[in-house]
Amino acid sequence: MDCLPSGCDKKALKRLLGCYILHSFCIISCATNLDPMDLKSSHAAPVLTDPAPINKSRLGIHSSLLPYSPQRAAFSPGLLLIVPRKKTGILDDFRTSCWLDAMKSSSPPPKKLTKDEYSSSDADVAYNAWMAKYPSAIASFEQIANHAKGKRIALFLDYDGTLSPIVDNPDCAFMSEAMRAAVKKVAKYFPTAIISGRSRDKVYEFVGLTELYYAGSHGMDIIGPVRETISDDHPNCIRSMDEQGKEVNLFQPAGEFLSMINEVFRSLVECTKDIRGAKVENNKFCVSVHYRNVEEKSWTVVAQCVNDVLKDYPRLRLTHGRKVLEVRPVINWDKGKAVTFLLESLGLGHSDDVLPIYVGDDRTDEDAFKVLREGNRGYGILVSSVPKESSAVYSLRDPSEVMEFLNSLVTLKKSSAL
Ligand SMILES: O=P(O)(O)OC[C@H]1O[C@H](O[C@H]2O[C@H](CO)[C@@H](O)[C@H](O)[C@H]2O)[C@H](O)[C@@H](O)[C@@H]1O
Repeated sequence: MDCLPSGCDKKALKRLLGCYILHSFCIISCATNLDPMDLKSSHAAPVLTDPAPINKSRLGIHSSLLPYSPQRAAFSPGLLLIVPRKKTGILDDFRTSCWLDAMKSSSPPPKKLTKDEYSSSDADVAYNAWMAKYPSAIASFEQIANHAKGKRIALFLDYDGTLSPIVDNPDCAFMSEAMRAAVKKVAKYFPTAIISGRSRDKVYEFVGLTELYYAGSHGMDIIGPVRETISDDHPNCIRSMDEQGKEVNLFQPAGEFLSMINEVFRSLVECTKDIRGAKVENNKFCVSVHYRNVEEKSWTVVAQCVNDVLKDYPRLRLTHGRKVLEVRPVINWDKGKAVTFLLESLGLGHSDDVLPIYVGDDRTDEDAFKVLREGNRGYGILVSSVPKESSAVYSLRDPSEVMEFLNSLVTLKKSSAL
């Protein structure tokens, strides 16, 4: 900096350099199909998503180029994510515009095309091309059934957008009776768990089936069957009782964040109270800030509010869902880890004769798809009516196809072909 020509504004230059680095990150992120927010967030507090070191090595950026300040573990050390962060405040404009891009692309447009419109539209051509990469789990059912022969299927289902259609009011995301019946039937034959971003209580309220296992708060609040060995690996897994008085294992890896999350929830409610349409939802170990009903011109205000609140909480990070900003603890735990935990709890963790199937529609479900794909263990099925890059193997268009798929599994089991 000292060799700058006289008269050159050092602060402005520094700001420009910061923006340049972030801009490069965004460009690379588009090329690698990662969320620009995830990348930018790996060095600008307080927005964080995936573990930063993975992103950095993927981008080929030497760690010494990025501000880095490991936090001290105040809880299960194995679950701590390292948080690279820097509180400069000089990147806010750029950050907000990056947030906006992610916010805009976070959910497919609400317009529903009729079947006729679809078949003649470009969207249909694009969707069909995409289906070559992610074939329909219904059209490929025979293949799935063949692969499942002699294996025990374990089923993992996301809630919003998978079992219930996406609606404007998150409190009204009810599943249909037909879907409830399908889930109930499938759970009779295969161990079945719901893994949701909602609080566990809320998702249980929506689903209302006692025969399932439930993981709320993106897997940070799990009730699973009692199993002695699981608590050896997971010290904060405790024996508890469920609503029916049945003994269960309760696992809450983010337990100590409870009061922090409540505090942040209150601050977010306060700071968004004048933004028409904004809604803040307390999901126990995470908070959702919904902007689906906010006029697009005010999305920056929502982003700014969340950004302002999170500045004081370096141990919280932000991820993007469908028209929702999700605030959650910086711990190394996600829906993928929850699937592994549940499989172990069910005694299905290390067997070759188990076929886990995970059905989900959101970015947070990708962690589970990855776990299944990388371990070559089972199938991720992405629910989407628009083409999306994914680690899933198969696809389904919408919740009604999810229901058809579940019913097919039941028919298959009843025919004793498994
Ligand atoms: O993991 P999930 O079960 O898919 O939960 C993810 C979020 O789902 C909910 O929000 C989404 O669905 C709402 C109702 O259809 C919709 O209004 C919203 O725009 C979507 O983002 C839920 O409200 C969030 O708390 C969950 O984190």
